[in-house]
Amino acid sequence: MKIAPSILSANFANLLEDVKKIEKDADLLHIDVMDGHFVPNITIGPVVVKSLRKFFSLPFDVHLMIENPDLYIEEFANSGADIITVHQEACIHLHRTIQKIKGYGKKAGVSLNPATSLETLKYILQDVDMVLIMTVNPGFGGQKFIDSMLKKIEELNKLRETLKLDFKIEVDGGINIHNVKEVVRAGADIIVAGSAIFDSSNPAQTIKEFREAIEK
Ligand SMILES: O=C(CO)[C@@H](O)[C@H](O)COP(=O)(O)O
Ligand SMILES: [Fe+2]
Repeated sequence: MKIAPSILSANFANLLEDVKKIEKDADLLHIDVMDGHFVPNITIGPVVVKSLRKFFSLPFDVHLMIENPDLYIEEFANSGADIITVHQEACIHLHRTIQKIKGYGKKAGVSLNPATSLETLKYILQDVDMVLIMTVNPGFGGQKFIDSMLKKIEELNKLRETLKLDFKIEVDGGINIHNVKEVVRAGADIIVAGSAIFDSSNPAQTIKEFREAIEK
């Protein structure tokens, strides 16, 4: 089980210091890229990813919440991303987009908004390294976990077993030390947490508490 703090809830004016706080305890760094079109918010682009890459060696998990992701995959790949995840809802030629990410030697993920069915991934599951289940509507940190998504995670986990596939299941949105155990029990391998970690007084300690809550 891996923990990926989301820098969306970090202080963007103090990003370097905020990431240093979690560097040793995090497994991945989750970077939310938003374009103001696919989601009603604008965050960061490849320039920031490249700048962070100079200071940190932990894997960068780049979550693209943008329209036309194909246009930017090369730039994000060259900026130091390790995993690039696109939204199913943003890709007209999803298979081609996934192959493009892999073509740069990166791990390829696909994400689903809460209202999008697992059925939409039926013909792509064998090609992806990761499926990212959104448990809030993407765009903002600090939203409430949508409980009905637990069933979706369970179903995806079962599907993975049935099909004998080995993609990872990442879950993102509204996760905290109180609900993380349920999310892991449902089948999550990677937990994204933004506000629960960066809004806490001691982000590194909060990651440890996440791990304790899961093991309990
Ligand atoms: O992709 C997103 C939001 O669209 C996430 O990665 C958020 O950054 C998670 O924040 P919390 O819900 O954990 O505060
Ligand atoms: Fe995210």
